[in-house]
Amino acid sequence: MARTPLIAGNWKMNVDHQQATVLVQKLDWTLRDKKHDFDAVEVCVVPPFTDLRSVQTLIDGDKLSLLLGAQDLSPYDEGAYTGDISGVFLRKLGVSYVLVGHSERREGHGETDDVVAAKVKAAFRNELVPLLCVGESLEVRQAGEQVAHVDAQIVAAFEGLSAEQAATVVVAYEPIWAIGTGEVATPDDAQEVCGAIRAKLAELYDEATADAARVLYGGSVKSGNVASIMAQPDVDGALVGGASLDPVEFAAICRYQAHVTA
Ligand SMILES: O=C[C@H](O)COP(=O)(O)O
Repeated sequence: MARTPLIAGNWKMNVDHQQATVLVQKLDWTLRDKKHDFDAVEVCVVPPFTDLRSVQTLIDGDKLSLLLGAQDLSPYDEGAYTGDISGVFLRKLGVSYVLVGHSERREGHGETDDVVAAKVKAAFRNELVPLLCVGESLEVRQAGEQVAHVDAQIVAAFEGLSAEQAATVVVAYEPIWAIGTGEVATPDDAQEVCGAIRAKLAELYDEATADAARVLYGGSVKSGNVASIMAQPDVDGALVGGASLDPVEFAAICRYQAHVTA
């Protein structure tokens, strides 16, 4: 089955709401200037919560083809959860994708597999597509346990999901040792684990579900390495951190096919 590639830019805790409008406009101009086909390669920006309203206003007002993502959501929909952000609110703001289980949340905020699974369910309750992040530490990789580690994260996060839901989840394989380090996984490394994720989904559900689900790679993706990673059969896109803060560089990543055909 043909899976539509997705390039998502996770701004992390960078860019305030005023800078966000400039960044989004520059990104849109650059992509439009290159006649980017947004149906052929989806482009999503994932700003901090405080920027979502200004970015959504631009996307709606100027009819931009960019998709909007959020960096996290609460496992709960409403109530006494100080500091949490409800999926209900995100949906109302025009958010389509929501990151769940990013390693910076798992490691820095103690998010367990159970919390991640609850957040995946909260996303579905609110018609948001979970962009589920999985990936191993350097120690796990050095022990050669990366596939077993990621498989366990997949099993935990997909617990209780129907095949229909599972087919729409976007999984981002992000080896922790490659995030923000400039240490990019080789295309073979990315393919090994992305392929294993698809195989695990086939085992948990069926081939059609596994075939439909999109699997991204993340970790020091740049315009210079994206084409070789995207050429892997089980890689359907990229989750980009640092490089998404530069609109020209991020647009070049989104235009990875230009590198392939160049
Ligand atoms: O969410 C994005 C990833 O953590 C990758 O970040 P990076 O491209 O800065 O390595």
